[in-house]
Amino acid sequence: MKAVVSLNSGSSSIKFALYTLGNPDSLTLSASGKIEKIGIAPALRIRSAEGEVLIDRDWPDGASLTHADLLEDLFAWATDHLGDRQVVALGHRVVHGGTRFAAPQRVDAVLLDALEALCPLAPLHQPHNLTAIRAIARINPDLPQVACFDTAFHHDKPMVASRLAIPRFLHDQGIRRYGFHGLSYEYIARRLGKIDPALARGRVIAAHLGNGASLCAMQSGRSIDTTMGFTALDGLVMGTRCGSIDPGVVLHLQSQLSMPVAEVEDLLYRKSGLLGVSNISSDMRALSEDGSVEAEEAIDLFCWRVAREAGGLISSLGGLDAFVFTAGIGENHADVRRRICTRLAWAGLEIDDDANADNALRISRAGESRIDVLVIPTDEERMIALHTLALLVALQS
Ligand SMILES: Nc1ncnc2c1ncn2[C@@H]1O[C@H](COP(=O)(O)OP(=O)(O)O)[C@@H](O)[C@H]1O
Ligand SMILES: CC(=O)OP(=O)(O)O
Ligand SMILES: [Mg+2]
Repeated sequence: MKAVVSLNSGSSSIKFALYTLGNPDSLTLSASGKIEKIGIAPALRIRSAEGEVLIDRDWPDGASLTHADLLEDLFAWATDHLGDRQVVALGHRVVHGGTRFAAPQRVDAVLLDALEALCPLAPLHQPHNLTAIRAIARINPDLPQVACFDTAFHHDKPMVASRLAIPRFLHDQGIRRYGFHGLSYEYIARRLGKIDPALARGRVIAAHLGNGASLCAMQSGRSIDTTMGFTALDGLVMGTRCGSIDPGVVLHLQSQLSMPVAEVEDLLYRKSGLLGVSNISSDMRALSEDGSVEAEEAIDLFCWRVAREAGGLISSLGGLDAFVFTAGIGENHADVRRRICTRLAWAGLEIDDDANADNALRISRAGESRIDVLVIPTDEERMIALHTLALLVALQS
């Protein structure tokens, strides 16, 4: 039996999924898992498609274990677990595809060099994405690997949503608004198309609220605007990222506070957002449980900024038909969803408190809310596997 593996390498985690290939080219989940807390005390958990825990392992003293070390362990497990399954391809989420890569690509040395050049534009993600590709190539050099880009879904959005108001020659050099979380939004667009085809053809805002967070305005399932821009630092308040900020602040940090560039990068990418405002944690659940004034201020700012940016996207769409919550916070945090919807009541969002508390698929008040509000769990891994398989089939035919 043939199998495809998806890898989604983040700054402190690696998510993965193993799918078996059926006929004609259908993908059935066999196992999925996550290595968390890389760099602190890594923990690996793998579950079967039925939810049975297959591996639950942690390394309390494993702060020095790298992504590559842990991938070797993961591969060793996979080799034992595969039985008669043969992995025919491995797909990766690669956060930045730049101007050139608007579709998944088979990995080779030339592609790796081009993607390496984009590392400064996604310092929390791109280096780890490429580390994973190289680690797998070392373990199994003959296995086809496919890079699936977070930027690709936004590639064809209108020029007005892509241009920054800076001199034209910089746009021509690639300094423009790209947008990210594209694999997640593509999955949501497909799911919504199955759940409610008429709604999917309309004007939809999808809110990917996780450790990284962004909004995407979709018209007929295509991205027409999004809150992230040149980098995944733009837009909403995130776990440790500041989101949109007056560029004058960056100039001030450098010129008046004499902060070196590396320190500014560290401040804006790793020490800001929920963590910076609360001075407690980057984790929304931890902030909700904390109850301090600082934690409350961070949560309030997060929700205010989601609502404020959503207002802008409603303008880009010329109205709104549906609002979809997804990712760690969007799928699970009823109070954050309630706060955001309350702030967007002017736009016609009214939610049912019981449905919201249950993380139900449809949380808007039936017959009363002008806008449908849904909670749809995202699945970037499945999207990666679908792209990987499609590219493989295309290359073979
Ligand atoms: N059950 C839950 N209830 C509330 N918040 C949650 C829950 N599960 C995860 N979260 C929040 O989701 C965020 C992580 O989102 P996730 O999409 O997993 O991030 P990543 O970008 O690392 O994949 C954290 O802020 C976490 O607190
Ligand atoms: C692009 C991005 O922010 O990704 P993540 O949510 O995985 O941090
Ligand atoms: Mg994420």
